[in-house]
Amino acid sequence: MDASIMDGRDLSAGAVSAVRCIANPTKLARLVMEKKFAADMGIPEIPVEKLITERSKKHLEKEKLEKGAHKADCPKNSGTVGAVALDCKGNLAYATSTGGIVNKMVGRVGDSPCIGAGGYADNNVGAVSTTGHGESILKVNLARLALFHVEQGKTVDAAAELALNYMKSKLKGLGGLILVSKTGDWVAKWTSATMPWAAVKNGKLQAGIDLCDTKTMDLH
Ligand SMILES: NC(=O)C[C@H](N)C(=O)O
Repeated sequence: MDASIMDGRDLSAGAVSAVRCIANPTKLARLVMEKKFAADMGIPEIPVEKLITERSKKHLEKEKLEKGAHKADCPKNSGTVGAVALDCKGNLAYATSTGGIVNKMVGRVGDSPCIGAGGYADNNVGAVSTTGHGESILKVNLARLALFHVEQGKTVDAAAELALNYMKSKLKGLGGLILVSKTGDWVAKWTSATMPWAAVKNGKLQAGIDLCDTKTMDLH
């Protein structure tokens, strides 16, 4: 598993890659950011079997039969989890963790532990977490690219679209991202088939899988 995390206050960051038997790789990435280490900090390890579901076993078998060892530009969702946050003091952060792509080469390190690709946070601009085809995300530095467009004055919606479309047109790479700007504007956008997402702002929860089926709930 791979994971990375970043604090927008001072751009401090931590990442781990190819870790095994870790239930919450984002916590481990945070300890790296804070220069502490897993064993000393009592990060729990779990048997590898606990991280393997029947569904993912079947998925892997199917991929092996259908595609051989290498799958191109649109990974099926393999448990990538991303979060971005803006607090009341204007601090921004992101975290991304993933099991990678299904049927990946042993030892492959994807985009998720790479700052700028799997995510980015800067209090002066915004925070982004990405998902999708890691090799493409790394080549275009997707998270930083989306924030670059925000810096250039684009809306969060336009910035996300420009960054994702660039990756698609240049590399045929598909994916998605969540972005929150320093002013609290947010967007969830994807070029892959679906991307389950949720957002909370001013006590209102919105969530969906496709844009057309967004659900809204009042948290008060
Ligand atoms: N579904 C994903 O987000 C996979 C991840 N970006 C990787 O390529 O490792």
